[in-house]
Amino acid sequence: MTLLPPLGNGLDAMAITDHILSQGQVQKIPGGKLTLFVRRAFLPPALCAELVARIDAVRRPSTLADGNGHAAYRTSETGDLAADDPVVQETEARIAALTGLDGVYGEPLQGQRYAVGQEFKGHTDYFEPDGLDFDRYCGVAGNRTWTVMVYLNEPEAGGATRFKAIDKIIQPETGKLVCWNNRRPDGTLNPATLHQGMKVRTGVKYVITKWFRERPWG
Ligand SMILES: O=C(O)CCC(=O)C(=O)O
Ligand SMILES: [Fe+2]
Repeated sequence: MTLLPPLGNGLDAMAITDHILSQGQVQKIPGGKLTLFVRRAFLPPALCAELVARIDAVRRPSTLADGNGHAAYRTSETGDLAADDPVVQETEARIAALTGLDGVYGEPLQGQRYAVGQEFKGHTDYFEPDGLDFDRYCGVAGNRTWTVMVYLNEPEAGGATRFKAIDKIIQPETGKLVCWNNRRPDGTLNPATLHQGMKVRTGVKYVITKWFRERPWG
């Protein structure tokens, strides 16, 4: 892994795309509608297990609306991971090194746990600019730019992530990273990033998610 300085907030999409592709072992998902990458075995299994334990320690039902009216859409449990935890810092450093996205623009690393029957219905990760509460969620740091997600385990059945617009289904695998630009190359919000976390059928599913913003988070 090459350690290069962070490149920014992701609005310069080509800089981030070039950086990710320069890291090797990354697959760019074909199709012009959105910029989506997969990197298998990104996190080692031991680090994934440490993160699972952290998620279990902080998780709570994610029943609150998140600004896009997602209340009933997300039935998993969720929780922010502690930024001063060395395991979290190691994970953040690896994400920065792979993507070139600067942690200054990142929301706190978040964990999700899905039990059998739980899901995250179709949604985009960016906030609708004309939506209720847009200012509350985006007033300080701006809207989301890139999403980085890592599966921490493999449920026995179900739990894939589906991108409907490009007819792509990504199966959970321990340590597999998925990341995408929530915008088109010109910076406008991209509805083709619509995706869902499909229902877990057997077992349990753990993921971490890191969202980046236009302006510094904290
Ligand atoms: O769990 C998944 O597969 C998708 C999660 C997701 O879309 C999100 O947390 O925004
Ligand atoms: Fe999402």
